[in-house]
Amino acid sequence: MNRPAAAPLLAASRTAQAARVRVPATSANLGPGFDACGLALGLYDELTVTVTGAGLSIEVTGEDDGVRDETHLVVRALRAGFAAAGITPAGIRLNCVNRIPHGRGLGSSAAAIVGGLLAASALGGGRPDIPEVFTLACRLEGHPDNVAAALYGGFTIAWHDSDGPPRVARTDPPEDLRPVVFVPTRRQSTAQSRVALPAGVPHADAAMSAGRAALLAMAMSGGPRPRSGGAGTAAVASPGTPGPENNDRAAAGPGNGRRRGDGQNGYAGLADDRLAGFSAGRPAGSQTGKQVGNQHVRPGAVSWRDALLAAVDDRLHQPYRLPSMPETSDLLARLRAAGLAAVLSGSGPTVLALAVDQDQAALARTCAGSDFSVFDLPVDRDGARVELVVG
Ligand SMILES: Nc1ncnc2c1ncn2[C@@H]1O[C@H](COP(=O)(O)OP(=O)(O)OP(=O)(O)O)[C@@H](O)[C@H]1O
Ligand SMILES: N[C@@H](CCO)C(=O)O
Repeated sequence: MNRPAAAPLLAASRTAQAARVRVPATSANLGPGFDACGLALGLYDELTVTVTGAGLSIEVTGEDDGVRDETHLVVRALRAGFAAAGITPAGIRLNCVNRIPHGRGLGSSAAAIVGGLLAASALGGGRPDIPEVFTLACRLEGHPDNVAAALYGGFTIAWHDSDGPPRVARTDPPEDLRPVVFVPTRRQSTAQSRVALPAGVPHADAAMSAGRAALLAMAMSGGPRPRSGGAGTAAVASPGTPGPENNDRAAAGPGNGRRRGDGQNGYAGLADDRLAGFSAGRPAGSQTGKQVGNQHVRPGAVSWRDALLAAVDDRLHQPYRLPSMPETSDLLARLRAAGLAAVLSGSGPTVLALAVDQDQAALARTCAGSDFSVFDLPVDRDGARVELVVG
């Protein structure tokens, strides 16, 4: 991206000296929602970006690829964000606490990009322009699924309207959902994993996957629901708003209780008078969603729990990718045989099991074998957060 010719210099002596960002891990696709669906998970990378007098310094704790120059992904995102804000910092000190494993299918690159852009946007002055961050992040990442979930939290579906900016619909998955991730030691980059995909798929496979993707969206919204519990509606975030315009808080029934994530990860301590906090996924004063219809669960009909197992089956990407990941493929087979909705997480090789309660999560863990590290990760419902540290 070209920097404006007369970009004002952001000096180290500005009142706002640093931005702190926390971004969740994400699992993309969830089976048939290829390049569209994403789920935010409670594992976080944290960045602190400080404007200095000159130069670039990078400190990394945790997952580290050893890059210490302008090619560092967070720095690339920062530069793009500063350019969009029309400013040039005199110098940058970047401190990264990386908890999301790299090249495993848990959205590390999306987290790095969203983190860098949010920090730049906050340091540029004022409230971060979230739709603009989303648009830039999609451009840098190349696809919108991880980025949408990282920015907005919860379960997201992202898309492009022909030439328009990317858009996102988000909802809160059922409270009982218990994601379990199985992370192998070996890496596989998204670029490598996309090479295995065919240019086209048979119409029957596309039709099957479209149906399952629709079922996935319904299941992750907690539907179908009995009339007494009300119906949920997905919220659509439009460009020009800092987050979803509507939220699915209409239903008071099971699975729709709310909690705020603040404080759950030790981050609440940052919220003192010297910090201004923004959360992309949870705009203040959000409106109640409009009901779009109720559905009775009659004998023979499926609940969201039953629907999930069928919903995660797809013929768009997993069948093409799994042959190059035999351990992952075997684990998926074991989990599915045990009745779990298990998928390749993003482009792999991590496996995500969407357990529908604690018992299923415990069952999932018994399937792991010795090739994987297993983590119970709650759904992140808040998305990325940025705090501006004032002098
Ligand atoms: N925090 C970070 N700091 C610097 N570079 C990062 C960071 N996170 C990711 N990267 C870069 O992104 C690469 C991984 O991106 P890739 O898209 O291949 O996998 P992923 O994002 O972990 O998985 P997926 O996109 O399938 O969910 C790393 O090898 C590294 O180059
Ligand atoms: N939708 C992407 C997610 C990984 O970044 C893919 O499957 O390639």
